[in-house]
Amino acid sequence: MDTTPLPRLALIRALFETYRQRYLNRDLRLLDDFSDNFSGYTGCGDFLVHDRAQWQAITRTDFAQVPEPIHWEMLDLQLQDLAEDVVAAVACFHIHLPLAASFLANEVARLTLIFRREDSVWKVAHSGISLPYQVSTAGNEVYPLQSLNARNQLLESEVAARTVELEEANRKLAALSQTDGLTHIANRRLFDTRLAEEWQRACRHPQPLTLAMVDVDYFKHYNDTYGHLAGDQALQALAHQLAAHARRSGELAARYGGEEFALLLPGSSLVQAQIICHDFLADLDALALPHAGSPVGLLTASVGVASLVPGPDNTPAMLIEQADAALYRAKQQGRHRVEAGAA
Ligand SMILES: Nc1nc2c(ncn2[C@@H]2O[C@H](COP(=O)(O)OP(=O)(O)OP(=O)(O)O)[C@@H](O)[C@H]2O)c(=O)[nH]1
Repeated sequence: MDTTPLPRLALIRALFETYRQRYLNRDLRLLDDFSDNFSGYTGCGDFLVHDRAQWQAITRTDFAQVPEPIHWEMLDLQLQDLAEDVVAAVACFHIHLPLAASFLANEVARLTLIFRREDSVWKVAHSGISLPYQVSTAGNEVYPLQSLNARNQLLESEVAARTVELEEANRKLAALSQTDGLTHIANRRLFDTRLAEEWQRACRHPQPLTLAMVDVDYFKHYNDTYGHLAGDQALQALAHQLAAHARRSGELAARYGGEEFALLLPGSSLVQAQIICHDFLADLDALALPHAGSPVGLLTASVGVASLVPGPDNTPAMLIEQADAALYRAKQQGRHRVEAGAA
C-alpha cells in the first residue's frame, strides 16, 4: 500500500479507499494487503479466522463467486486514529452485486477494518463484516445468496398469500357495504350507484331507463298483527321474489328503504316493465302469505313504473319522482296493482 506521509484522517481514508477499490474491483492485489497476524470475522460464515492463508482463500472464493466488479452504496464512514501504528475505519453500506437478484442490496452491511503499520507498511490486521441476518452460506458461497434467495422467495409467497387474503376480505367488505342486511339484496347505496351508472350509459347510447318502485300493502297492519319478526320475514320473501325478476344484465332489485323496494330495468320499455311487474305480483300472490288486514287476505304489494330516455332535459331524480307518483296512484286505486307512466 501507498506509504506517503499524509495527515492522519486523510491517511485512514486513503487506506480504506484502497481496500475498497481493490475489493470492489475483485483485485487480487488485495490478498497481499492482509497482515501476517491477520484475524477476520466473516459475517455470513459467522466464524473467526486467525490465519492469513485461510482469509486469502475466503477472499478468492468471494472473487470467484462474483468475478465482476461490485458496488457499495455507502451510507456512513467513520475513521478512527487509534494509535500511532493502528487506525480503523467503520463503513456501513448496501452491497450491489452485478446480478439480477437485488435482495442483498436491501441489507445494510457493516465493515470494520483495522490497519496496522508493520515495517513501515500499512496492512489490514483485522476485518469484520456483519450483515443483520442469521443465514448460513451454502458450499463455497461467501455471499449467502442461496439462503437469501430462499428467504426472499418465502417472503414473496407469504406476501402473495396475504395479498390474496386481503383482496378477498376487501371484496367481501365491498359486497357487504352494498348489500341490505335484512333481505340480502342490493341496498340503497348500490341502487344509487347503479342508477347513476345506467343513466350515464343511456345518455351515451340512447335507450329507455325504466324504474319500478314497489311498496308492501298495509304493512303497518301486518306488523301489528303478526309481529315485527314476521314482518321482517315477509320483507325477505318479497325481496327474494323481486330479485328473481332482475334477470338481464344491468337489471337490479334493491331495497330502497323500509318496506319500499326498487327494480331498475335498463333498456326495458314501459310495457315490458309492466309485464315484469305483473309477473312479480303474481309470484308474490303465489307465495300466499296470509294477511288478515288486507282485502284479499294475502300479503300484496303495489308497483309504480316510469320510463325515461335520459338526456339533458331530465334527471335520475325525475325518474324516481315519476315512479313514486305512479306508485301513489296504485295505492290510491286500491293497491295490489301496477300503475305506469305519467298521470
Ligand atoms: N318488520 C319490519 N317492518 C318495517 C321495516 N321497515 C319498515 N317497516 C314498517 O313498514 C310499515 C309501513 O307503514 P306505512 O308507511 O304506514 O304503510 P302501510 O301500512 O304499508 O300502508 P300502505 O303503504 O298505504 O299500504 C311501518 O309500520 C314500518 O314500521 C322493517 O325492516 N321490518
